[in-house]
This record gives sequence, structure tokens and C-alpha cells, in this order.
Amino acid sequence: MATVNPRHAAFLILNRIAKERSYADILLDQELSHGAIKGLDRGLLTELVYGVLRRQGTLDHVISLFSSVKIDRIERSVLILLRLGLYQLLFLDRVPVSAAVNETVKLAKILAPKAPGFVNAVLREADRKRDAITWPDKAKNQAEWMAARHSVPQWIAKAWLGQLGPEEAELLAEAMSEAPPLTIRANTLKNSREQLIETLAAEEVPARPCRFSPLGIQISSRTPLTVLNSYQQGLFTIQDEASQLAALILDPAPGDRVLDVCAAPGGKATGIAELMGNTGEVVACDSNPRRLAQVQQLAKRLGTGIVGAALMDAEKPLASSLANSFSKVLVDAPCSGLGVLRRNPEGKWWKSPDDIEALAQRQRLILANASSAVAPGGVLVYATCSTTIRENECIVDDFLSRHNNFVLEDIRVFRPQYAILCSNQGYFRPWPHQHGMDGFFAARLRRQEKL
Ligand SMILES: C[S@@+](CC[C@H](N)C(=O)[O-])C[C@H]1O[C@@H](n2cnc3c(N)ncnc32)[C@H](O)[C@@H]1O
Repeated sequence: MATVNPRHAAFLILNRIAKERSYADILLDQELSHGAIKGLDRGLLTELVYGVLRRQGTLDHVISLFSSVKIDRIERSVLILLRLGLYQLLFLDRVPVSAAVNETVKLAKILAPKAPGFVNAVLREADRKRDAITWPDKAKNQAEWMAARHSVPQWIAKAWLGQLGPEEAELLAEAMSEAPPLTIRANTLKNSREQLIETLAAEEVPARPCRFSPLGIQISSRTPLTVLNSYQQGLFTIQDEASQLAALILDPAPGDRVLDVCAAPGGKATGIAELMGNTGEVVACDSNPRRLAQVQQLAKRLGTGIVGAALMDAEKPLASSLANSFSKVLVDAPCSGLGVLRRNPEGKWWKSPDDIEALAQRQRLILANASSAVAPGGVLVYATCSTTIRENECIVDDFLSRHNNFVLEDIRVFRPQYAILCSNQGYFRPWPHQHGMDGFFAARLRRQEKL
């Protein structure tokens, strides 16, 4: 039965995420769509679920300081209740301390009947001693400090420290534990960015143009966008600025034949079709039929009729009918998502270095198979929303060492206006803490005419 209590609903969602590795966005959509939770409580529920997942490392550090039981011996439901209560105590100014503690203890009476006293004791102690919370010694072990202070697993902290150095890695970890910006892409088949900003203003949604993407708009309120008329009419889609720029880096033109080998849910495929003025063809493939249906729904709402969805496993050699026949091919590969942890924070608690290795093997295969579809002189863009070198630079280096008919194009030369978003090897490599967009990677490769 649906609960009307947002804290109870947050508990149920966090419990399922921990137990079944479900996704926060899917569970939240389900919970909010049946309408039992109303008004401001809907915002509180979303805040609690994402906030606890984003700050879980910090919350667990504080729990371990004030709990008489070692954290790995605390039963899962009790630990989730403690995280929920502590998140409200430490991060939500608008929730009074008494409500944060009492509401959590009330829930414990229902959900963990042996533990209300323990929950009450840990939360009250954390509140009393909040100014005396201690952290690991940053000078001795910065990864351990980042794990506690900025809620990033140590193996990820170590990777970022190696890539960026201590100051930048800390800023990145901090940015990754914050809520991400809400960014949309104007559908230029139906309106210009300026017209859309005016339409949104009439719908009382404050909006301003993005800095880099000529199609991008940042929304500065937390208004639910999907209920707006402008959304339902397909005047825009929700998409981060980095993903918008990936389509611009592919640079599709009207009349092109484009293959998007990992296309679902269709954000980039529809963006490509919009850039093509809905003239030409976009073949949007994916191996997941459920996600492929989302491509069709999105294309319908946006009116991008040239997008055709097709089921395909790009880890297998592509059908010979696709060979050498596309002027542009996009590989937006399945990846660890370490660049979008602030959007999908549950991911950071499940992933491990072994996953990165397994993903790299798949990415290598997908890129090699997709390259067979590129026509002579055509362009192949390889993209991920991961920060790791293993899933990005290493994949492209390996590809180029085995395919001497492709060359790397420097994105700083091709699109000088994005030069500050690029690495000094000419890859597109924006970072949340520097550029306000998702951590992303894109390489632009060209098939030579003759080889
Ligand atoms: C990063 S997402 C793509 C996002 C999409 N390009 C967009 O902009 O909306 C990666 C996609 O790769 C798909 N995928 C995973 N393995 C695949 C495979 N072997 N062949 C084709 N698609 C695959 C996943 O189902 C997922 O939809």
C-alpha cells in the first residue's frame, strides 16, 4: 500500500536500492506517479533519496563516530534509518532537529521495532556533538579524507587524485556530491532557444542560456518540467550541456546518414536529428528493447521523424548491409558513469575497479564493430560519461593502433569555441567542478578516403 509519509517512502526506496540495486530515478518516478505523496512532500522525498545517496560516505563516517555498534554490524534497515535522520540533521536547514530525530524514531518503531532507542541515541549524540565531528587526516591519506568528507569511494578518489592532483580532485569530489544543474535542449525543429526562454518565462520557469551549447538552457528552479505544456508539445528535452555538445562534435548535416550504435533513451539521436533539420536518416540502435522503446517515445514527442529505432548488439560484428554506408557514426558507449555520479549517485556504491576493466573490453569491441559502418571520409565519434582514462583515452589509443585507416581530429581545431573544454590531446573532456557540466569524454575520428 502506498504511504503518504515522504520519509517512509524514502526509506522504502533506499532499502530497495540497497537490496536489489534498483535505480533511484525509476523508483522515484514510480512512487511520485501514483500520487499518494503530495505538494511539498514530493520535493522532500526526492531530496531525501538523492541527498542520502550523494552523502552516504559522509553519513556513514559520522554514524561510525557516534554508534556503539560497529557500522558493518548495523542491520541494513537500521543503517538506512540512521542515514535518513542524520541527513536531515546535517544537511537540511529547513527541517528542525526535533522533527529530524522524532520522525526517524517514529519510523523505527514501525520498520525496526528493536532499534528505536539505538536510533534515538545515535541521532541525539550526533546532534549534540556536531561541532566536534572529526575527519581522517587529509595530509596522511587524502583518499580516505575525500571518502569521508565528500562521499566518494576511496578507489574513485585515488583515480581522481592520480588524474587531477590533490586540489582539483578535491574540487571534483565536492562538485560530485552536490545536486547537478537542470539543463534542457531547445528543439530547433519547433522553436529557437530565445523563443523557448520566453515561453518558459510565461510558464513561470526562470531560465537562462547555457555558456557553451547554443541549444542549451539552464533552469534555475526545481519546477517539475514534464508537466509543462512546452514539454508536452516537444519544445525541449532534458539533457546535460556536455551531451548536447557531443552531438555538435559529431556535426551532422541535413541529408546525412547517421548511425547511433548505443542510442537509448535517445537524447543524442534526437539531438542529431534536430541538427539535421529532420532531413536525412538517423538509425538509432540499442541492445535493450525496453530502452529502445524510449527512443521511439522521445522521437515522437520531439517530432524527429527521421529517427528509426533498431535492436542491435554492437558487441557482435555489424550486419554487412551497414558496412561503409554512414557519413557519421556515434558510439555513446555503456560506461561506468563516473562522470555523472551526482545524477546517479547510487552507482558509486556498487561499482568497483573490476567493472571498469569489464566495461573497457566491451567498449573496445563496440568501437571496432561500429567503425565498419563508417563510409570513406566519414566521421566516428566515441563518447562516454566516464572520467576514467581506461574507458576513454586507452580505448581510442588501442583503436587507432589497430585501424590505420582512421585518424584523430583535434576538437580544439575543429571547434575552437570548445577548446577550454578539451584536454591537450584534443579530446573533449569537460569537468563538473570546472565547467558546470557532466564529466564527459568524446574523441572525433575520421576515416581516411583512400585506405
Ligand atoms: C550511455 S547509454 C546511451 C545514451 C544515449 N546515447 C542517449 O544519449 O540517450 C549506453 C547505451 O548502450 C546500450 N548498450 C549496452 N550494450 C550494448 C550493446 N552491446 N550494443 C548496443 N547497445 C548497447 C545500453 O542499453 C544503453 O542504452
